[in-house]
Amino acid sequence: MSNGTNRARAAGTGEPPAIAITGLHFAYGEVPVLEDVDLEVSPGEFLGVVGPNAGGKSTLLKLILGLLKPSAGRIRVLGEPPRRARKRIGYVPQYPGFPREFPISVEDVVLMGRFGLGWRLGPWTRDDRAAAAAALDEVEALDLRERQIGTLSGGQLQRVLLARALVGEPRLLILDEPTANIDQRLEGEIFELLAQLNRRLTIVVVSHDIAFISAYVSRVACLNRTLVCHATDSIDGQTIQDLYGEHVRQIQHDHDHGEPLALGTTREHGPHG
Ligand SMILES: Nc1ncnc2c1ncn2[C@@H]1O[C@H](COP(=O)(O)OP(=O)(O)OP(=O)(O)O)[C@@H](O)[C@H]1O
Repeated sequence: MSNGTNRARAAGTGEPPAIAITGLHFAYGEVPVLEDVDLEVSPGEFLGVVGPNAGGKSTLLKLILGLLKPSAGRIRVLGEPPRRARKRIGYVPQYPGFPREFPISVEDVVLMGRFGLGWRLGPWTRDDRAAAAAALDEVEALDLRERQIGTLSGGQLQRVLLARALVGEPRLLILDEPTANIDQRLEGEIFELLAQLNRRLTIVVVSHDIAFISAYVSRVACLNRTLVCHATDSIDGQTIQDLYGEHVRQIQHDHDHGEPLALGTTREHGPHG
């Protein structure tokens, strides 16, 4: 089902927006990071957030997750204040928050995602383990279930972190640079997976690679302290130049995804640049 169809279906049900942000300002102490940000994400949408280093992307995600509080403005997630919506959000952080050498299995890491469902006591139940297996299966990583986390490749680890985000049965999936440390072929595989998940989930993904994500997402939000949204087919060289400045060389990317957009930034992470 296309994003457009997803949105049309949601519009008919009277569902609240997945994310509704108005007049958002945020500063770390005296340093302003976000100014006057407005954003509405419809249920079923697949939104890409791009922008230069330090543009405020991770900060915006933390505000949506309720980990930070706005200096001004309003955020609603799935119709509720962010902290109350958190159980229904799956989050894949930019850097995994545990040491890779820690001796735990893939299944244990995925099961951590069940903590988000509420307070619990005692060992994992059969339902928990079945949910972990289903999440690993969905990201095509069930065969890794008993592996130690430290033995995984970067691409395998990303799939496992995605499974951890899915095991809590979220309605909204938020990913912060899920493919920053993996090569372009694996990046394509992860985004194909996200496109499949988008059939049932709203997705917001932060990326540096505007050309790459434009082949997958339905809309691109460009964030550099303030935020401007673009339909993917309206992004051109000027848009990219405006966002990233002069350090950008435009390159042609070919995707098998059937969509024509093809301008890329090259100042960012390695495999593409
Ligand atoms: N905890 C913090 N305390 C103070 N300043 C912070 C903190 N976290 C981030 N910043 C600053 O806020 C600004 C925005 O950071 P943020 O991580 O949101 O940007 P980003 O767009 O995600 O960057 P990148 O693309 O490099 O990951 C940066 O100048 C950063 O140094």
